[in-house]
Amino acid sequence: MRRAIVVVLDSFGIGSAPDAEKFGDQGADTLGHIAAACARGEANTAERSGPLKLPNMAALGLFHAHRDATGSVAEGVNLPAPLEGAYAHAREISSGKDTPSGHWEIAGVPVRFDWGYFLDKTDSFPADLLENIVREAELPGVIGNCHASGTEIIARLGEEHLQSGKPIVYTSADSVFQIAAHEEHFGLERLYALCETVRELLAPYNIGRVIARPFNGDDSASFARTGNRRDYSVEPPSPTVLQKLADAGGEVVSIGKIADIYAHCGITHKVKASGHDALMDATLAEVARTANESADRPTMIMTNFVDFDSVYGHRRDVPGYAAALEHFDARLPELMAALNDDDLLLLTADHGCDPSWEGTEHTREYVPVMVRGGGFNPGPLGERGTFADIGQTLADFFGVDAMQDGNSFLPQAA
Ligand SMILES: O=P(O)(O)O[C@H]1O[C@H](CO)[C@@H](O)[C@H]1O
Ligand SMILES: [Mn+2]
Ligand SMILES: [Mn+2]
Repeated sequence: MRRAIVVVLDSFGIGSAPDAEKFGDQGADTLGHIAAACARGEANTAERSGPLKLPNMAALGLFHAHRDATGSVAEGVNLPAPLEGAYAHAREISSGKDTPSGHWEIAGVPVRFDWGYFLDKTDSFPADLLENIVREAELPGVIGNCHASGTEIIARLGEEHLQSGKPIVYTSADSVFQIAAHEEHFGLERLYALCETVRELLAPYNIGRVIARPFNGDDSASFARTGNRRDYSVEPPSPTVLQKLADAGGEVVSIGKIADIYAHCGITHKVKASGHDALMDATLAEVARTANESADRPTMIMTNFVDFDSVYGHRRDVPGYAAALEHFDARLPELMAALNDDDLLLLTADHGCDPSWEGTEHTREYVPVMVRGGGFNPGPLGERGTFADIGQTLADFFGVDAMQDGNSFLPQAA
């Protein structure tokens, strides 16, 4: 059985992309700026201190890939030798720097069309759209209607939401319509139903995602988002490598928000988990389960580690991001130990979100590609011109029809 484990470290960029200027992101470097802050003693907390310690990803070529993407070795880092993984830096050709674009391109389907965006910072949504939502969902109204950071807006408007019963609607530089509502007062199922209604009403606007952002707590000091976030994505424009593998009878396992991001297309088994430890535990459990139950089926397990992005990147929390990386890295040996030599382990990211950058948005960056097992020898795989090289490599590995985009970097003899 051929088996690939694809791990997406959400927002783990390794240096600004050649087209970063277009996004106002020239100079952004998620990994480099975290490493620099750590090396300078600016990311010391009760949880962590000193230079950034990622020995396991370093051995897979993380810092080599970062050096190749930026032209210099990250501050406070010694490049390890010998390496245990094959590595590359990959650039994105999709028009946006959002999560679905990044993931779909990883799966071999770049997004060449332009998403719709709500560009106005205030009064962001068209009045007739909001009127239709209020009428269809029988709401007392909506509040927010602006660009916002999701934690800031529940602190600012959460109490008004509780008093009025009006959900909070907001957007960002991404193609999103986000809805925050209190899990108990408004109701979680009611929030999900509202998101489905909005998804339908957004059909003319070409918006990538509606996102349910449930929170709990009693007042603005205690409001906190829960793990019950749900994304309602449109479907990828053509079959991804996940769909090709599922159509060929393979097992495609989604862990975390993967299924939501691919609009549930090409997924044969879904596991929900919230928080990085739970996501790693679920990944280990699926590695064990598929070794037994799916031993005769080609299998792909794909996990998204979202907290890098939503808890640390967007919140511009450098020490928090550093600690989360170190924690992930410390658990990586558990995953590697659970795999056979034939299993292909691939680590990558979907975009950047430099926690030292201005604003709260994603950053247009190269992402790392780190590969171990599956016939790969340690060493460089060179610059990859599109994330779709990953999808093409997976298609090659599984022997399904080639993708339209991307060049496989699977070793010839593998
Ligand atoms: O500020 P929060 O609610 O975390 O929102 C962020 O998460 C969204 C989806 O990734 C992005 O569009 C960004 O705005
Ligand atoms: Mn993302
Ligand atoms: Mn994000």
